[in-house]
Amino acid sequence: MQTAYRPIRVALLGAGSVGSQVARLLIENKEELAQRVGAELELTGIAVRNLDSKREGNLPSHLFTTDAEALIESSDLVIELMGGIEPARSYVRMALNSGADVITANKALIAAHGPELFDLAEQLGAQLYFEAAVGGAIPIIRPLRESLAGDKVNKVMGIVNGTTNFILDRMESTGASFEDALREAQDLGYAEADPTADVEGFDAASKAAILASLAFHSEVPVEQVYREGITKVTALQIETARESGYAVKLLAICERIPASDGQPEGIAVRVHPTLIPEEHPLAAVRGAYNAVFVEAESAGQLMFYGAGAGGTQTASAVLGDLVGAAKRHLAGGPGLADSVHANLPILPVQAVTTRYQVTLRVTDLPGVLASVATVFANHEVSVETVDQNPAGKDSGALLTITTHEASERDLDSVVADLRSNAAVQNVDSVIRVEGI
Ligand SMILES: NC(=O)C1=CN([C@@H]2O[C@H](COP(=O)(O)OP(=O)(O)OC[C@H]3O[C@@H](n4cnc5c(N)ncnc54)[C@H](O)[C@@H]3O)[C@@H](O)[C@H]2O)C=CC1
Ligand SMILES: N[C@@H](CC=O)C(=O)O
Ligand code: NA
Repeated sequence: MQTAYRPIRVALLGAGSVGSQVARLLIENKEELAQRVGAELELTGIAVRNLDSKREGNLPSHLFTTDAEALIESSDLVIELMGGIEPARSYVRMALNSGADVITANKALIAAHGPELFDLAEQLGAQLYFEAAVGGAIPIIRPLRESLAGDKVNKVMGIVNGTTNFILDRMESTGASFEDALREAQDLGYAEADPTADVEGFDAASKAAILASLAFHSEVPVEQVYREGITKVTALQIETARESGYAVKLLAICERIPASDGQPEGIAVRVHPTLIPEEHPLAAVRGAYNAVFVEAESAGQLMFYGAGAGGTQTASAVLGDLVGAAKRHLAGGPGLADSVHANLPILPVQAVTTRYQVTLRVTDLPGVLASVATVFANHEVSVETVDQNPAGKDSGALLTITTHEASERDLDSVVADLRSNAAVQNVDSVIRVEGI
């Protein structure tokens, strides 16, 4: 296709699950993309660690190089899909310094070094795009940054890690073991290079930090995100949850906490396994799908749903950013600046109020139920339901207690007292409940 502009030189860093699909789509859809942008997008090279590695697809071998720096220096736009902090951070800085706009899917990098990279981009009049960093293919970054820029967001809650959702879903629906389900997620290209990032909740915490920062116009250091992964979730917990009408999901919850008791308004950001009622839309999010709920003052409730992981799906978000960056490259303009003016304090998880399900083994004797109920009452935690079952092959009874809303602080005190109560053999599980 003949266009008025010279081709825009695009460098790709990384050719794994996402990078290989971005390269394929850039090559296969070259004509159509040129029509949309108004100039050809020329994939000038793909930086990889090892030229001899086996790769997906049939990408032309002449594109591969191990010299990422030379590739960056000779490009107009740079797509970073290597993952990890270094050398990704140095390469992104190098690209911005060389005048290129950068597109990345790297949530770990944006969550840990976003402020530094956005500042650098702003000083240089460059742009850093990261739609693929949260929710894979789902448009969520742009809606928060642009569509909701005139509204006041109060809560963002969702499933933002495909691998863990896939594992929990497989464990629940097919009875697969944690290890087998994880292996399957890795084979499908959903998991991070080190899957600890997924299963211990680090990936979701990075995404939560990014979402909270955009939603509340505040800097949210990822270290201040409360985080629990899914490695301690047992098959028994999943079964108990299902029997009481819940699904177990790893949720990221970012919320505005109103000022109270002399404490100023702040935000709390947390990632942890959560019980969701079966009829709640989040309970129906299966496999590697993600969904994000946004509650805004004027817009009300919004829900964003789609493929949260996968090479081709994530490549869609990368290419969307690429087309935007290429248009800006041709037309110029300031682009979007990072907005952290509200600077709300990040509150500890103890400031959060939610509901809980506590499962404990107790001695099956008269008065035990009353004694357990007294522990909850002593800390003003109101009990909603109590379910009692025989404790299987062990002696005693299994109590499943669901509370009304209580503060994290009070619930901690309840659990400490339960642990020292003579009638309580063990507190098997404490899990938060949302979505009621
Ligand atoms: N896989 C997915 O579903 C999604 C991934 N992402 C993000 O996209 C990025 C890429 O993810 P994947 O493609 O899954 O990872 P991957 O591990 O499949 O691919 C990364 C590629 O980068 C290459 N690489 C790493 N260090 C390099 C270096 N120093 N020089 C040159 N090449 C290097 C690796 O050899 C590998 O081929 C990550 O930041 C990830 O968090 C985001 C959304 C979804
Ligand atoms: N490993 C991540 C990939 C997408 O961000 C996930 O499983 O969600
Ligand atoms: Na996205």
